[in-house]
Amino acid sequence: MTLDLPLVARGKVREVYDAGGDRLLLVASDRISAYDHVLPTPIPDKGRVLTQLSVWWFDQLAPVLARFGATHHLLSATDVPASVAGRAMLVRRLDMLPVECVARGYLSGSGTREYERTGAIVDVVLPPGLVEGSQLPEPVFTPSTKADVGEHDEAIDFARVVSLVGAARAEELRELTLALYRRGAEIARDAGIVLADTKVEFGLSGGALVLGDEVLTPDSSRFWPASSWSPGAAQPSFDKQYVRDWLTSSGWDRVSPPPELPDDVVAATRERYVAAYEQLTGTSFR
Ligand SMILES: CCOC(=O)Cn1cc(-c2ncnc(N)c2C#N)cn1
Repeated sequence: MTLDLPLVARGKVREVYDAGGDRLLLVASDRISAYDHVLPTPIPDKGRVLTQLSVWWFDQLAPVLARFGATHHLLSATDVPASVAGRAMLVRRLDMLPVECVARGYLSGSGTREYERTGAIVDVVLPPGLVEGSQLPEPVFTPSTKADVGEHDEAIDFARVVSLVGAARAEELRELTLALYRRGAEIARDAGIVLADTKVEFGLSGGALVLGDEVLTPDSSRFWPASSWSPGAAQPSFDKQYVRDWLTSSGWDRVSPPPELPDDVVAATRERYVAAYEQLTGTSFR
């Protein structure tokens, strides 16, 4: 699929195009990444499901944004080219802030390793006795800087956020990110999903704070099935566990190009994305 729009940015699983008139087109592909590799086999409808989920979250979170005098960048998810119908968002072009705003309600992944070394995640000190998968006493703000394509984001402390955006804006980013996470986690929990953590991005438009990017999707967040939550080991991913388990069983070395996924793993993974959408929104994915 080629859009006759100028490409602004290409990520592992998404592209950003210039839609003209201070608008951008965010296009979600059906690509899936695992173990830091983009897999060769697409997951049918993944782009559409995650786009429609973002659209739903923007609506659910609008009241939280309003409490902070903020808005979001979504203009339309229907006024998009037919070739990307359902998996593209027309958004306002923002002056993006150079901070990946991460909120964590649970300890996992790189956070756990750092906690085990230092008792903290960067400058956020945590209580003793936590293990992989533990719920934190309170959600915490653990920002990072945007890495170049293919690189890992670098975790930064709050002082660095202040140096990047100023003290007042830094405080606003922390409080708003935590408020969005709390509301998302509450809605997800009612749907049987643990929202372990999430990454949101903000920009400015006319000096006002605007929520950008995708929001609270399984690509920007860790979704765990609440029914299997059990601190003390890596938690199963709501959406990627079939892929991870098959890749591990395939003997793939995680360095060479990843193998194609078998049809049954593709189908089961597609069903997990649809299930996440239907459980969260309470509506059927079409
Ligand atoms: C290919 C993946 O890269 C990204 O999505 C990161 N990115 C965000 C922008 C952006 N720039 C201005 N205004 C916006 N509303 C947005 C948004 N969202 C560009 N790249």
